[in-house]
Amino acid sequence: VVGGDESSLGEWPWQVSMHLKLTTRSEQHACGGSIINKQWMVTAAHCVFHFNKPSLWNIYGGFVNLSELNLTTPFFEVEQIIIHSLYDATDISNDIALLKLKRPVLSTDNILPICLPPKENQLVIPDYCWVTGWGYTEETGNSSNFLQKAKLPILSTEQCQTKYLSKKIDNDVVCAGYEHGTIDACKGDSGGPLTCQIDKTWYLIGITSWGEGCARAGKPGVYTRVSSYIDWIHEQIK
Ligand SMILES: COC(=O)Nc1ccc2c(c1)CCCCCCC[C@H](NC(=O)/C=C/c1cc(Cl)ccc1-n1cnnn1)c1nc-2c(Cl)[nH]1
Repeated sequence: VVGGDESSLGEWPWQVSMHLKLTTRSEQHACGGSIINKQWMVTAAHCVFHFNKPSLWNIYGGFVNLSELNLTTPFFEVEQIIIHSLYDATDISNDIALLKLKRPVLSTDNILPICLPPKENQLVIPDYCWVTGWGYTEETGNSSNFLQKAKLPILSTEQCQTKYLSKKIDNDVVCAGYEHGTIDACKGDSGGPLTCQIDKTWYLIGITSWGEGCARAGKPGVYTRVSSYIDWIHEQIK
């Protein structure tokens, strides 16, 4: 996240870090994700498309400081990876995937699921929502050790289409960002949540997907609109 602030433990208890095992003894944060119930989490399809073997991933939750993780830190193992069958890497459409965890997650103060929104737009999305992640804090920077958070204005589909004239911006995505840029998701945040508080309840409204650069003026972040995939999600996690 560019232009964000440090989060405190328990502020975003659904946020997980997905570590990719590069060798038997080394792994690295690659993507964010969100816990949606005891056995399932949601992330971006592009995170797992080329790495779709469950044993490649270690999932860490319930922490904010990446540097405190070590090879003795407990993690969740992945049993199954379900990539949306219509995911298209060329236009990054249907950028959503579900990961089934091998064992149910024990909820603690720092590990709790995020609510899924109802299908289509039954919820009025507020003007501002929050993006969180351990991604780059500058476009050409590096990952943050501390989980970052940033509040971003939500754009209409029409507004967002005017910012990406060469792309197809439809109702399956939701865009967020200021006209002047400055604050945005960035490399390493993808797969993580865009969450909105509606009537005291937090909902997973978006999944961090793509953008043109990070925090550039007139180039908002593009997030998979979770409410467009609610039927698909419920079908998979039944
Ligand atoms: C310490 O460990 C690390 O630093 N790890 C580590 C750290 C970073 C990365 C990896 C590992 C590779 C993940 C590969 C799969 C994922 C590949 C794509 C992914 N994209 C994003 O996360 C966000 C995109 C994004 C999203 C919005 Cl909403 C707006 C602007 C965006 N950006 C536009 N330009 N940059 N961002 C990415 N993630 C990384 C890169 Cl490098 N690119």
